[in-house]
Amino acid sequence: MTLTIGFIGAGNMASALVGGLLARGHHASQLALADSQISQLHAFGEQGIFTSTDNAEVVKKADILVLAVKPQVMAEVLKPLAPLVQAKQPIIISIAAGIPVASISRWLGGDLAIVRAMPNTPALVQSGATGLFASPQVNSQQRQQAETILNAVGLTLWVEEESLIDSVTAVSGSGPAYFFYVMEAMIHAGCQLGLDEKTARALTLQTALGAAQMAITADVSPAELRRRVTSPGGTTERAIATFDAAAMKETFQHALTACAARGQELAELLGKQE
Ligand SMILES: NC(=O)C1=CN([C@@H]2O[C@H](COP(=O)(O)OP(=O)(O)OC[C@H]3O[C@@H](n4cnc5c(N)ncnc54)[C@H](O)[C@@H]3O)[C@@H](O)[C@H]2O)C=CC1
Ligand SMILES: O=C(O)[C@@H]1CCC=N1
Repeated sequence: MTLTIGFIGAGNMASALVGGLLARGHHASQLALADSQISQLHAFGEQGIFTSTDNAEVVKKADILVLAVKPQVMAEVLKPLAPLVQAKQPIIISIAAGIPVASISRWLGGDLAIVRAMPNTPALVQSGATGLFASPQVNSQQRQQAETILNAVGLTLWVEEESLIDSVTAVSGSGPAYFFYVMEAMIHAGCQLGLDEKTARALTLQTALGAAQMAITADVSPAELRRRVTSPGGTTERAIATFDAAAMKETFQHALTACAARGQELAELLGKQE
């Protein structure tokens, strides 16, 4: 039996997941999306997917329910859906940053199989990385079903402690933004060194792609790959010394710690709502 996957929230991440599922051969008739903004639903409707501005209509259809709204609206979205969810007992997959399993469970009336997933935007190009955590109610078949959905858009890894989802958020959930930030900085620096914008951008992006492909396929660490670029007394050494003098590694440590802490803060701010 093919299960129907319903999405509450049809924004960036839901679009990425739906795109991946369709590309993997999942049939449009087994998908359903709800969003409060009708404009978010048009493109899905045109592909033959069931859509509704009424979240309850999607809950009624879903064997697996993906929660893809912003953390700030999660409580108000879930509480009215509790009776329907209790009747239907779908597997719940929440992709929201910060919101704990215990809060989702409480808002939905308790005792449900809940998976927390932290994907990232490269899911849009099926190169995502997702960390997953399962509540004790999730059985091995449900675990597999949740994993299959996220596998449609890239790599999946399980963590066995819920607090580690904040660490996953710090590394890979928010991680694409750090790499884009480095790209922005390198393009800007290339332009300052006299390259035109188009050339600086093309060189930067191809270098990022090449470095990522090397790091993924190499049998040595990124640190060793870096050493192999860094000729003693050469040019790279000067750049790395400049990064070290600016305490770049410590800055990354601080940045990722702040990111993970924000996940905990969101849990405390939003997760306690009755
Ligand atoms: N954007 C990212 O890089 C990542 C986001 N996430 C998480 O994914 C979730 C969704 O994020 P995005 O897709 O980026 O946000 P988004 O803003 O693109 O999508 C959220 C959607 O929810 C809809 N919505 C708002 N109120 C609603 C309601 N009451 N009922 C139904 N739909 C409603 C909005 O109209 C919007 O289309 C968030 O909880 C975020 O923490 C997780 C990993 C990465
Ligand atoms: O910035 C955010 O809150 C979301 C979660 C991970 C990436 N974007």
